[in-house]
Amino acid sequence: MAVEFLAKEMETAVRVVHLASSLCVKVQDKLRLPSSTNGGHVKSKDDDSPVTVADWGVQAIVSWVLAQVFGGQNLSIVAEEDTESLSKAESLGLLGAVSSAVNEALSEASKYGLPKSDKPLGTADILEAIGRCNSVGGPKGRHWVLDPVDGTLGFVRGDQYAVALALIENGKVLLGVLGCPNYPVKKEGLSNGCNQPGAKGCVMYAKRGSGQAWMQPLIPGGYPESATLLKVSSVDDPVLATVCEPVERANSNHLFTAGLADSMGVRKKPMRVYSMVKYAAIACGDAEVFMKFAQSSYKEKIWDHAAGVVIVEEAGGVVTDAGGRNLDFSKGVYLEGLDRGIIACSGQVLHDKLIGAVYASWESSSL
Ligand SMILES: Nc1ncnc2c1ncn2[C@@H]1O[C@H](COP(=O)(O)OS(=O)(=O)O)[C@@H](OP(=O)(O)O)[C@H]1O
Ligand SMILES: [Mg+2]
Ligand SMILES: [Mg+2]
Ligand SMILES: [Mg+2]
Repeated sequence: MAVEFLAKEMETAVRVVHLASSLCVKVQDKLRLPSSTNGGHVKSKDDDSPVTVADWGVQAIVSWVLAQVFGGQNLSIVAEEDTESLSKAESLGLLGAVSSAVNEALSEASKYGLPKSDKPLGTADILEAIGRCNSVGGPKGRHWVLDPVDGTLGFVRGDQYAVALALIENGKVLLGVLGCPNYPVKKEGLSNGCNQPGAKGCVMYAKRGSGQAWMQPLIPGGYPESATLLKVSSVDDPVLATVCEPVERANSNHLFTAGLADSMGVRKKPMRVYSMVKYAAIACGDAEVFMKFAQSSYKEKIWDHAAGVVIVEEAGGVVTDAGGRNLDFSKGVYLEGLDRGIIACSGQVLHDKLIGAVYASWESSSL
């Protein structure tokens, strides 16, 4: 019997995102405790953006599991975090917290059908696993792409965030998995005895060319047995469309996107959501448009988009830059050549209208 293309990669990626999401849920719960006990969990990076035990912990656990399953030799992982601040002498307490979170999660790995460690990982193993993710990707070969916690600001604020893992081969995104632990799961998405009211948390995934995107509920302490097909919204009238965009003004020009939305005929207020959960909202039909127009000096990174793009496209949506071109994942860490911004729509009709609005607004602004 022929083995399905990428079956092992897909299965491992989905399972490890479930496990990583469980780590995030525990760390986010701890962040809610009084500051005296959680002070060590949030740090500031050089660009003032936050990084937490969960960001490092997820990167360590995904890297460790991928190395166990696929071998560490030729494994290329492009990921957001590094070990620089974590390896400093004064970070011993922080490294200890990362190590505890990773070992606590790994002790449950077999419940997710993943390899577990014979003994707890030491801090050297953890640093090695995080540090291994230093690939810069590129046009040739296979590269795993990981954003361990996307929307760290949302994460520390107790709000939306995502664990995002994708596989790129020869510059094309072959598969994507998004863990969205705080995303509310609709009734029809609930199965496996997980249909309590108000249940939240899911994992979405898709394989390039399959024409299908899937969603599973996150269930505490294990792996769900079934998945539900995702489909983008069929709404193509801008009056009925919901636009989502980044929460932070620093990350996207809210004034500009409001102008675009207005000129294409959108009437509803924008839905502002942290992280790649915006792609998830498009893929499952909760919103019709996602726009992100960062400052022109900012270069978008591949780990902030790869998983979301393939999931939206396989669920029936369209994702391009503001010039209508596909995003280019072949140039290394950055989405080089990106034309102004990112646009994801549930269908071609809305997408054409939005591209038209961008064109018109650019024309008039340069008059
Ligand atoms: N200046 C600037 N401009 C644009 N984008 C930036 C900028 N700085 C950071 N980032 C990246 O934005 C990621 C979060 O994007 P979001 O769309 O979730 O934005 S927001 O948090 O809702 O405002 C965020 O991802 P994480 O670091 O994984 O949280 C960053 O990669
Ligand atoms: Mg990110
Ligand atoms: Mg991140
Ligand atoms: Mg970050």
